[in-house]
Amino acid sequence: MSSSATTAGTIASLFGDATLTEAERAIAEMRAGRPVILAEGGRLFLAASAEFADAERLAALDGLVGGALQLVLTPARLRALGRPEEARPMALPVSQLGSARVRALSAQDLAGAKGEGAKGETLGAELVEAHAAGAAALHLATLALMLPAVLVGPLAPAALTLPALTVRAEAITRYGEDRATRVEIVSRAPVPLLTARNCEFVVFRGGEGMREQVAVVVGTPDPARPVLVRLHSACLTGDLFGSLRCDCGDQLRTTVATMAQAGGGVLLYLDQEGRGNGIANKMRAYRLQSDGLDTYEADETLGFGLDARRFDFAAAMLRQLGFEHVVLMTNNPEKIAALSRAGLQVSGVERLYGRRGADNIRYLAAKRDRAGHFLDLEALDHHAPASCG
Ligand SMILES: Nc1nc2c(ncn2[C@@H]2O[C@H](COP(=O)(O)OP(=O)(O)OP(=O)(O)O)[C@@H](O)[C@H]2O)c(=O)[nH]1
Ligand SMILES: [Zn+2]
Repeated sequence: MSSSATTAGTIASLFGDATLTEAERAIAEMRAGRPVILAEGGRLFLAASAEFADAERLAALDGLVGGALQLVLTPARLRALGRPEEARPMALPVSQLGSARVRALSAQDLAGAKGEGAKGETLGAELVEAHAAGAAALHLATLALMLPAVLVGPLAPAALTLPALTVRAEAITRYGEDRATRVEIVSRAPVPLLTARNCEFVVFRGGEGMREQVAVVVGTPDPARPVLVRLHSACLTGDLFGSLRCDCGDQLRTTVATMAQAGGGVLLYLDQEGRGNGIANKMRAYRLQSDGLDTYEADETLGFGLDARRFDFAAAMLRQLGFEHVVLMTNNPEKIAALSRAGLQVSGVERLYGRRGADNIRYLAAKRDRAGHFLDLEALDHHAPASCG
């Protein structure tokens, strides 16, 4: 085809929405450890994940900014560091910190037993207002599944020729909303399971981070009636290895068996490891839990909020499969609310219990007490499956 035939329309069909493209490229850059240029309020800022902050990189970044290079932290992280009064992201001048402190303050170096280095860390410098792009840079880091701790500074004029991607802060802030419900089916096939021979795996691509999300259609659910549905966030440790720290493996297996017995259901296996924070951050949180924190305290100590997950793309998956009317298998009130907000009809909820034991009792109690999960811990003893978790 000649170049004259290339219209704006054909280009758009190849590159899609410019705002999404910008954000997705920036997520990939941040994940790879490369700094990006954030445009905010008519100004340009250099931003990088603090996870890569060794002395050499800090010096290199410092040479490219035309003002103070800052370590920007979330209110949750600042609370863990003894500054509960901050409601917005705040910053520390890197020039007063050095790489070891940057690593400690950004929660990469969590000292061993009892959480030293997590709580009671002294800041080592005065907190200052974060640069205008600070909040967007933090959001970008979490979209990239990195720790929520970033290095930000105004771009020096001489650094304009850097081989860095430029992205509008607004593209990052809007990304979740823009991407949320854009999912499409890429492949599907029957996969017989031990407890449910008649299953079809339907793979979707899209949503936040353009990940692959799997719907397992168990049996032959009837879209004309309320269909049993489970939104299951991935838990590598629990689902696959039978970790005793949580109840996920039991919940997953009970779901499939229950749906098979009921004649049909739809299990959405969602790529949301670590409540959306990623497996690396979940292991950081587990390390803190070994040192005595509960599941939410650990996430907050790392700088995260209570729960990063969104479920609107799950509603879009169900719709594409033709299911609008569901009975949800969950103890999590937010999953029910999210599907209802997305316009699905949730006409019933079935509680889903896994085993309770010494290793997960604190986790379950924290979900009940901090996130309002419907968990009757006494009842768990009666409902827990007898084998493999
Ligand atoms: N960040 C973080 N994630 C965790 C921790 N422990 C378990 N998870 C994750 O928590 C999520 C649990 O997912 P689900 O079982 O679908 O959801 P739920 O919110 O417990 O709700 P229901 O099981 O539906 O009642 C998974 O993504 C796990 O990987 C932890 O200590 N920190
Ligand atoms: Zn789990």
